[in-house]
Amino acid sequence: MDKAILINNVTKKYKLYNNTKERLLDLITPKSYGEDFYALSNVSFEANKGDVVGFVGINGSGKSTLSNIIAGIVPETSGSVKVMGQTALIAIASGLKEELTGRDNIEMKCLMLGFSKNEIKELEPQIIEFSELGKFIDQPVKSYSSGMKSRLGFAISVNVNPDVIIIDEALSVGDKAFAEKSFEKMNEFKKNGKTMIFVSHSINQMKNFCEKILWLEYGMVREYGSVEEILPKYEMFLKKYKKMTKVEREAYKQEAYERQQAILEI
Ligand SMILES: Nc1ncnc2c1ncn2[C@@H]1O[C@H](COP(=O)(O)OP(=O)(O)OP(=O)(O)O)[C@@H](O)[C@H]1O
Repeated sequence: MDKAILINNVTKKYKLYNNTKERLLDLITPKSYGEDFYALSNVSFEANKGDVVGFVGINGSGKSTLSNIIAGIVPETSGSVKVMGQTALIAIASGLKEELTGRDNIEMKCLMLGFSKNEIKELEPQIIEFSELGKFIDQPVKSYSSGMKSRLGFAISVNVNPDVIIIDEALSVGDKAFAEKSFEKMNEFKKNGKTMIFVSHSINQMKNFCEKILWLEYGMVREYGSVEEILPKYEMFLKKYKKMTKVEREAYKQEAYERQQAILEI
């Protein structure tokens, strides 16, 4: 099987500051201020070409951080990340320039992906049509609603024919009709053997669309395997988690952070 994504021991460390003064002082004397926070700790997983992998996990478990690292938007602190081919990330805030119009954003993104001016001219009408933005395509993106931004991001990404497509919650803000159209396009990609990563809190979408599930918990891999194996376990966990009191959730988190510390010390 050809590998499409190889993630080996990836860690992402952020610094958390108590106030702006600390943040500024840390720029002058690095390492003196702020507390280390690990959004990802030694995450490893592989996906084959054509796999459709869903990332699940409660809020803050590291799904977007890992998606952004795979897309090359956020650098990893340590570990190795290999992605074969061109990646397209579709997220609610996926690098659109707010001051530029929708049309200028299309051009900019396509240029960044290496398309020539002539190729962009050919692609542009189909991107605009897919986005259904009408006259708004010539308005600055800052005037768009989050659903409109998501439409534009989606329309660009799916029409530039990437090898690896990452969809991070982008379908949660659009309307139902656009989401359905987007799913059709994603199914077409699936049939054509594209590798896809799908981040969503909707268990049904995961069930219908993904083949494998990566379950993240406080920045660590809890489980990775087939949808049939992992999703029922995750659903059971969610039921239990929802019933936990605030104190129980805090204790659960604390226990996870202790495990994280142990992993990081190895
Ligand atoms: N730039 C940053 N600086 C500090 N901490 C960050 C930064 N970006 C993300 N984090 C933290 O990293 C952790 C993982 O965040 P991430 O957005 O990857 O989680 P998620 O699983 O996608 O969450 P959600 O389901 O809420 O979208 C969170 O605790 C978040 O606060």
